[in-house]
Amino acid sequence: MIRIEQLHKTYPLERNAKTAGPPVAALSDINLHIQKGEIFGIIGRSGAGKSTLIRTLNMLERPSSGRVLVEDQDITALDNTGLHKLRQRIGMIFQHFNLLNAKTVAANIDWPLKITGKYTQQERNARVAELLELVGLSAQRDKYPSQLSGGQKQRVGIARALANTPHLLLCDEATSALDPETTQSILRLLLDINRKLGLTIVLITHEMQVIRTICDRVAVIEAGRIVESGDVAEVFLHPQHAVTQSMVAESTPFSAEAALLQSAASVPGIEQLRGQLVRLTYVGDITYQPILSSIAAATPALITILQGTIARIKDTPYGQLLVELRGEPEHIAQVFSTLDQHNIRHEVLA
Ligand SMILES: Nc1ncnc2c1ncn2[C@@H]1O[C@H](COP(=O)(O)OP(=O)(O)OP(=O)(O)O)[C@@H](O)[C@H]1O
Repeated sequence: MIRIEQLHKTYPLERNAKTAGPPVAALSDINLHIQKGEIFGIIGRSGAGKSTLIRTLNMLERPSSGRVLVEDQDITALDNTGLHKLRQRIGMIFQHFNLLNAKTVAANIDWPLKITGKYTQQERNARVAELLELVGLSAQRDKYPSQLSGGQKQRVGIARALANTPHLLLCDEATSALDPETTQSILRLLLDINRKLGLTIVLITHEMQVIRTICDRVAVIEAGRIVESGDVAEVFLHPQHAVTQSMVAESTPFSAEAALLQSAASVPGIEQLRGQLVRLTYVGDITYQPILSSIAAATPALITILQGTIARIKDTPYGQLLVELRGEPEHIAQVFSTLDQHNIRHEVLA
C-alpha cells in the first residue's frame, strides 16, 4: 500500500527562528512498508519527526530526497493536479479537528463531496446521512462545532475524512486532545472502520496505549530515524531500543511489565533466591494453556512464580512471568527444552 524509500527531510531554518539558523534534519533515511488493510502506528517523543513523516504521505510536506509510493504510484513526482487527485484517495484527521466553525456538522461532512463537483445534491445528502450514521452523529447533523464535545468533533473529522471513500486514512495525534474514555471510543470507531471498510490507517502518536489498543504494527521514531519496528506485541514485549524501553516502562497499564522488564534487582526478595531467575514470555493462544503445570508434572525442577501478568495487545493475548527455577542442571535443561517446544521465550536474568 505504502512504500517509503530512503526518505530525508531537512528544514532549511530552525522553526520560529527570526534569523537563519542551522538546517534541521527532521527525517533521515526512513524506509517503511505499510500493508493494505493494516493499522500502522508511528510513535516517538516530541520533536522526533512524527508529524513531518505522516505529512509526507499526502505530500503536505515535500521530502528533500527519497520516494513515497502509495499504491505503487510515486507521489513525490506528482504535479498539482496529481496531488489533488491523490488527496481524494487519502483522508486525514487532526489533533485539533480543523472543522469549519461556521458550518453545521452535515455541511462540514458535505464539504469535501461538494468541492469535487462530481455528485448531485441528492447523492451528497445520501452520502452525508450514511457517514453520520457510521460515526454515530445522526442526531447532531444540524449542530455547529461549538455545540459539540471533543469526541463528537473528532467523529465529524472522521466522517469528513471518509467522505470521498479514501483508501488510506492518516491520523495526526487524533486522540491527544481527548480524555481517556473519549480516546477509547474514538479508537474503537477507527478499529471498526478499519474492519468494516478494510481501510488502511496510519497514525502518529506519543501514547503507547493508542498503539497497543489498535495498531497491528508499529515503528518507533527518534531524532528523525526509525529505531525499531515490527508487530506491536513483539515490539512491546521485547523493546530493543532505549527509547522504546522507556516509553513502554512509562505507559501506566504496562507498569507490571515494566517491572518485569527491569533488572533482576527490582524483584522483591531477590537476595533470598537460590535458583535461577527466569523471565518467560508467551504470545497467542498458548497464554491460556496449562504449560507450567505440565512442566511441573514432568520434571522434578521446582518452579516458583514471583511476578506475572496476562493481558492483551489489540486482539493478541500474552503472558509474562518471572519465575525462580531450582533443581539439577539436567532438570532445568528439560524445563527449557519444553518451553522451547511450546515457543515460550525464556531469558535467564540471574
Ligand atoms: N517548518 C519547520 N521548519 C523548521 N523546522 C521544523 C519545521 N517543522 C518541524 N521542524 C523541526 O523538525 C523536527 C521534527 O518535527 P516534527 O513536528 O515532525 O516532530 P513531532 O515528532 O511531530 O513532534 P511533536 O510531537 O512535538 O509534534 C523538530 O526538530 C522540529 O523543530
